[in-house]
Amino acid sequence: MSETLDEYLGRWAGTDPLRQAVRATVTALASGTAAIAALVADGPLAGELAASRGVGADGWDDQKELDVRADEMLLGSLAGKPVAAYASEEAELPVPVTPGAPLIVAIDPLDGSSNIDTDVTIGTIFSVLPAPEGVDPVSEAAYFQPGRAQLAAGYAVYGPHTAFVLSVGEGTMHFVLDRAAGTYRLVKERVTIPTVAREFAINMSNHRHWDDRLRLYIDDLLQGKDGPREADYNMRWIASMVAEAHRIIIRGGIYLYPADTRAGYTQGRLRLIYEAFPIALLMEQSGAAATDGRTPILDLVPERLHQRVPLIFGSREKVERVSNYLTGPGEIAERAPLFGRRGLLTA
Ligand SMILES: O=P(O)(O)OC[C@H]1O[C@](O)(COP(=O)(O)O)[C@@H](O)[C@@H]1O
Ligand SMILES: [Mg+2]
Ligand SMILES: [Mg+2]
Repeated sequence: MSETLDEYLGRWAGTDPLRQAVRATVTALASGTAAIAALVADGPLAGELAASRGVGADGWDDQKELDVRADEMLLGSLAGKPVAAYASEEAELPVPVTPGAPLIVAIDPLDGSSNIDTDVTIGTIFSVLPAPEGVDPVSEAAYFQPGRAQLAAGYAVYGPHTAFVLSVGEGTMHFVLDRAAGTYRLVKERVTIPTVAREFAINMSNHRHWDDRLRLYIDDLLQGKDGPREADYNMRWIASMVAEAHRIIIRGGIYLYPADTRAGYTQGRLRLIYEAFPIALLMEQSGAAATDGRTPILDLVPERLHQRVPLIFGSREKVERVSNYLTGPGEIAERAPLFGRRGLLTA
């Protein structure tokens, strides 16, 4: 039998007190996700998990029963752990957990809420940060740290099996839930994201709302072998970012949720602190990349707890190519005149 998550982190932490705090926090969150996995697997037998509970913390997204229950379960899993504050997509402000503790946690308890009732993969995304010195840890300002300050980040995906992917800043590890034992087991110690993959994920229905340069990049992909990329691409859109991230962790590719002109989307859709930061750490620690189109996500410093950000992540050279399109002249200048401004969908 392969090593459990706790055994692995025990070996990593040794006698270092901060690492032991990270270990205790991550294993607690992992047990919370194992409980959510069981609930998700019961589906409608567990009640009306997709029933609406009103609007979420930023007064915009519909909040579902499972969003609320997952949030309660994860907060509950941290009781008595070395975590001073817990911030969630589901609550406007952070809440206290263990006063004086060295860590703070930010979480998207349930990513892909629109898929709950359709039995499509959903997940949980989390970020563990140090409690900053000289700032009230139970405040929004405690979370205004760059993504590189994260001590640990990861996600669970509730798919046909439940996977748990984690980085503590030394590579990315892939665990799978052993349901009989109720624990996660290591299946891959060093994830390396393939650099070559001909798959992209974007919500194509927003095509007309994008920036021209982004649209040009996608239109070039759509032209396949006949266009400037000279290769055919396949498209995926699960509408659970965490499931797209997992596919990219396993076999490469690129995910884009850009800003667009719709009201409420001018800064993108995904949240910086508890969606983009943790996924960006996992990408970089697997040899891939994550940007907002210009700046590496991990270099950004948040100004609001529920701040949104345009998010592009995946195989490094693909992410760099998008940045060239967006910031030009690079990629665009290099394109043969033949391909001018005639995308398939804009011809
Ligand atoms: O419905 P859209 O606009 O395609 O958005 C899908 C995106 O929204 C999200 O579901 C947002 O996350 P939540 O479900 O946590 O709100 C992403 O996971 C996903 O990629
Ligand atoms: Mg989400
Ligand atoms: Mg969510």
